Amino acid sequence: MTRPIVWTIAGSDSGGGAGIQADLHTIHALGGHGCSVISAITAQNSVAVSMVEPVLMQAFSQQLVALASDLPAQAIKIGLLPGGLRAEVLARYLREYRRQWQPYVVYDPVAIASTGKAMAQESLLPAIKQHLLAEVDLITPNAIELAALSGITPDSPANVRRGAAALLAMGARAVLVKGGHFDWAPEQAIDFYTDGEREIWLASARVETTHGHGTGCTLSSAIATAIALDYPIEDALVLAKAYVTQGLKAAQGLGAGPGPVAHLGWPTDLNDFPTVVMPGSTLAEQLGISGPHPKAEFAPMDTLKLGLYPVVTSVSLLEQLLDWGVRTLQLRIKDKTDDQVEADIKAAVELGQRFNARLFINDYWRLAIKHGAYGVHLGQEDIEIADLEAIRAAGIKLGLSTHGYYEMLRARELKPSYLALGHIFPTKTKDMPSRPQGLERLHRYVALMETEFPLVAIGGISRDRVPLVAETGIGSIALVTAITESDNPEAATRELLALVEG
Ligand SMILES: Cc1ncc(COP(=O)(O)OP(=O)(O)O)c(N)n1
Ligand SMILES: Cc1ncsc1CCOP(=O)(O)O
Ligand SMILES: [Mg+2]
Repeated sequence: MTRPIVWTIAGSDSGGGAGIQADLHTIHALGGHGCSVISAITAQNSVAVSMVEPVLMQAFSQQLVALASDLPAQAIKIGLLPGGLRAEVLARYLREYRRQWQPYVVYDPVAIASTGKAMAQESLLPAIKQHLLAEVDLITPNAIELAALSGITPDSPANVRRGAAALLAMGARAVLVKGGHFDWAPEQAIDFYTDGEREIWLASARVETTHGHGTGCTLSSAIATAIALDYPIEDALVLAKAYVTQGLKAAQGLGAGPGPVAHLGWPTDLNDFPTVVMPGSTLAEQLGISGPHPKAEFAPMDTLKLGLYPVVTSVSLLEQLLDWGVRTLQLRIKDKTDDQVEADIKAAVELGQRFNARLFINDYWRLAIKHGAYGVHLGQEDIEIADLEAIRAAGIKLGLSTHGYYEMLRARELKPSYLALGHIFPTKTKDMPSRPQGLERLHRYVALMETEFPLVAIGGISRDRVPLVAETGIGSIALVTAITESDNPEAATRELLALVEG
């Protein structure tokens, strides 16, 4: 894949830890090509900012014009703008770009340096509200910036929500409030995202270091780069937070003051990824997040490698598959009433028991409980509506569908029996709302989670793709048409069994 283009429109940090310099390190480390539009030159080191000099308006505009004509960006990160005039001019350019090539725009509203020095003129604040907010997709204020913009001090979770809502009311499309500085959560770095429809709270244990120069710049340019790489926003948020956490853990002092966040490449350690706050934890209670939740972990699987995993619509095919040696399978009947499917589910459960197989029932969790099924497979939307505690209390195993980093981390909090990752390739079997993940992402997911849960890859996995998928190290491959549309389902199944489990 060629590197997607990401612009950073920000100030130069002569100390190399923040601003344009941090942004370009981040964009490159995560696989983007960084282009820069310098808004101001700062003279600073690790101890103090001694000067902020806006670049000439013409130089500012000409950088934008030069890039737009040849290197249009998939995503744009905006950092320090030294005053209102440049914010207004930039808003005009962005309006044009949004018409022409729709870049995703992240704005980190830098106004005060971590040393306490004001970085921008007073004219910036009204220009942000009047002109810039309408042109950005995501604004990422810290506590101080949120208070300055919204007039609400985020001194409690409720006020974090209120401050973010105030920015949405001013025209922001989405807000990420960064909790590096929340007094009410001293042990955690908590971020809050909302687009007005959904709320996401992400928590990481605070890294004990004085070397955190450039964290805000790094976070926002990591989000922009992940978006440019075609990750959805919720995945971009968790990836960016993991990138910053890994960088904080490795940060070193270089001058006499706080050193820069380290830039180490794609995050691969699960310990660096944030927790998605879900109902049931102490933190969730503190944040005012409530709702039903499983009281403990689901029954674990007997192995991390579930092998070949056919997903079928008929009990007769289930029986044949069991005869041919398959031991992990699923009955997936769609769009019928409980009455219409009950007999099939009962028969499938009995067959699974007779063959001592791992037989999962898709969707119909009430009937699965009623008939003592081995396992249930549920999708993301079911997490909100199914009685997960009833499934767990019945001792039934739970498999959950996921479609990327965020959903994997969210599902992890529910401690299911396995995680399915999909869809890997385009599939005709089901209309998918998300895009295919591809093998590179699958590799990354497996490396991240393979010791935590059994993992299952699904979606568009034809016979010929099985060896490529197996090479990622995934322990199970689920498929439909590779068997059901084969001329000889028995031969296909036996060959697939040998390829996946042999
Ligand atoms: C093994 C496996 N993985 C994913 C799915 C998809 O489940 P879900 O998201 O609930 O979608 P439907 O199958 O209900 O359309 C699955 N069934 N099995
Ligand atoms: C049920 C389901 N969930 C995600 S992809 C998919 C269908 C997989 O079918 P196929 O193996 O024919 O692509
Ligand atoms: Mg389902």
